[in-house]
Amino acid sequence: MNKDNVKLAIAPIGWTNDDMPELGKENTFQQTVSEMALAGFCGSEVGSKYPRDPAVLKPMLEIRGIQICNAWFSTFFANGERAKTIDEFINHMNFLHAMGAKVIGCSEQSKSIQGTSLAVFEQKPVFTEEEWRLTAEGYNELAQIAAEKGMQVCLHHHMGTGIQTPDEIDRFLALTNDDVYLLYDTGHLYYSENSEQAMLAVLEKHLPRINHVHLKDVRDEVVAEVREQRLSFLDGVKRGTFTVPGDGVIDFKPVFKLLDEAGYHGWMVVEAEQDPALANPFEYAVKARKYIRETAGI
Ligand SMILES: O=C1C[C@@H](O)[C@H](O)[C@@H](O)C1=O
Ligand SMILES: [Co+2]
Repeated sequence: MNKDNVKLAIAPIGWTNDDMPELGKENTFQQTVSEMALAGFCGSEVGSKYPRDPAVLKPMLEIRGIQICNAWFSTFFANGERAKTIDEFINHMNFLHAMGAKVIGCSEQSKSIQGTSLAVFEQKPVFTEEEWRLTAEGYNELAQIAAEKGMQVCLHHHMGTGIQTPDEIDRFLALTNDDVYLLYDTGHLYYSENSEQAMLAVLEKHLPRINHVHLKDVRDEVVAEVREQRLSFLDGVKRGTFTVPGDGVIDFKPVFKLLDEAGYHGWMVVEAEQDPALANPFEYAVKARKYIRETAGI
């Protein structure tokens, strides 16, 4: 890949899992960002242990050569919570802007079951026509607000949400304006469809609308258990659904090739939530960095 176009980050979720903060509660903010830098990454998303004051956070990252590229934001448009979502979005955007980030990765969390004990495959929400309309209108508005700051909004398709499958991604992108982007997460698409082909087809189809990438690998045998035993998303994570690129079932070479050929400019973020007691986050960060150097040439 062209290293002038692409920067590599890693998400703190491998050190402390904000969806289940008991996983990795012993790992401090300073250890996390120091290990990211030591493993060879120059960017990070924002975790719950990060100081929220840019004046405090910036120097602590700069000294380690780490930039903030994004932070998760939950939207609730389909539930009708437009005003509250927009209010909170503006605070979140201002923080990211002060940190120098260019994208804001959002997830439509109305009716989401990702944080519940419900079976992730059987009980995911399906949006009604009205819920789709509210969601699309909301994201069009977020994109306009972000543009005033020179920033872009992207939607993180996610297991257990109303925007999970390739059809749902197609529908979201068809209903929204071209300045609403997609956060492409390899792990969530592979998991949803149990297919590398389907995962790649979404990438190929929507390349011009993709402005942020999460590199997440999957352990097939754990996904099979989740399916057969009707497990929740979080139970799957605890059993090891996800791992770093190069350690699971996904071949990332075609992912890198498609992005490179399309002239993708932006961040690729290694994101592999697993139990840090079982998968040492520093060791796995080093493993991911080595795999990317060998397969993407960056
Ligand atoms: O981008 C992400 C953020 C996490 O909180 C989420 O649950 C994870 O799976 C993910 O892809
Ligand atoms: Co992700």
